[in-house]
Amino acid sequence: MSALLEVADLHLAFGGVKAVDGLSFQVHEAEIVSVIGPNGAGKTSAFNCITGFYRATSGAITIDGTDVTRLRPSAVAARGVSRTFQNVRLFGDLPVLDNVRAGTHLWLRQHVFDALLHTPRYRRTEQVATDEAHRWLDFVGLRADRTGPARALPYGEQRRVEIARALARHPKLLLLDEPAAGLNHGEKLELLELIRRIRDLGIAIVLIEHDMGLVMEVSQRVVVLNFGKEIADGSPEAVRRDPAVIEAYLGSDDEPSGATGDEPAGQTGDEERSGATGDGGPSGQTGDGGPSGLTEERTADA
Ligand SMILES: Nc1ncnc2c1ncn2[C@@H]1O[C@H](COP(=O)(O)OP(=O)(O)OP(=O)(O)O)[C@@H](O)[C@H]1O
Repeated sequence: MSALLEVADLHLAFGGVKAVDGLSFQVHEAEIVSVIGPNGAGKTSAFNCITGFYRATSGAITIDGTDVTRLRPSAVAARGVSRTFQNVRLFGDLPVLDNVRAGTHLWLRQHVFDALLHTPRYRRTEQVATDEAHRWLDFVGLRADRTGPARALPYGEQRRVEIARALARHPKLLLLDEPAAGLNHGEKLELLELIRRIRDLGIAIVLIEHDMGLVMEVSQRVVVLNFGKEIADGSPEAVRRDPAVIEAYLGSDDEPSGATGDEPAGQTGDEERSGATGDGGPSGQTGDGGPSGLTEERTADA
């Protein structure tokens, strides 16, 4: 089966800093692949290249066989790629529902003429957008009021809205950048289940995540970066026992001590770090992914 996403020998340099240094991996339809690595390993930079926010220095990115390496974010999105951000980016003053309705505009075409005259076609299209938004908010399990401003929602609910908006674009590929950051244990379990339900829709998912309990539980494959270089690509079990991965985590300041030698970094008993599953897998670093790092830009106007 040909790959949905193919990243081939991707390089991205900021002056002398090689943020991404020869990354290659593939993602197939309905596959869940995690990209992990210590802080500064190049994970978000790779996401930014794939989604057109950064222009790769060299290498190629293809979606369904189409080269998107030099495309702008809107053109990449139009080819079926949606993403969420490390720091939630919603239109904070807009109602929750409108934030998700905005996601439908990628495929639901409106004509200025119809909008100006409020034609029946315009009203029908608006209704489709509203129905879609409700559908996706139901899908992600939003409990909060949908009519109030997005910024009034608790953080965990804002994350759900962001995922709902990404899904409202009808993506083939969804990139989630640290979706578990700042969530409590119960919310992480719900996220785990949500990620699987998204995959069951046939959508491929690439996940950047520091919570190793979640990563090990949900991923079919794990790609590991360190200083921009890919040091492993394999099953969760293979990766957690890979000496290069263990070395990378042990050598970084990210991980708490407690690595035992057969895991990149062992659990410390800190419940917040134990991830969605608490399976004792390698520990997620908390750093800026922990609850305390979430507050800065809870709702930024995109
Ligand atoms: N816009 C930028 N300008 C200059 N350097 C950058 C920029 N973005 C990232 N970098 C550098 O590129 C490297 C990779 O950063 P990146 O944010 O991609 O890592 P990451 O693995 O996502 O880290 P984290 O887990 O902390 O989010 C780092 O050295 C970082 O300082």
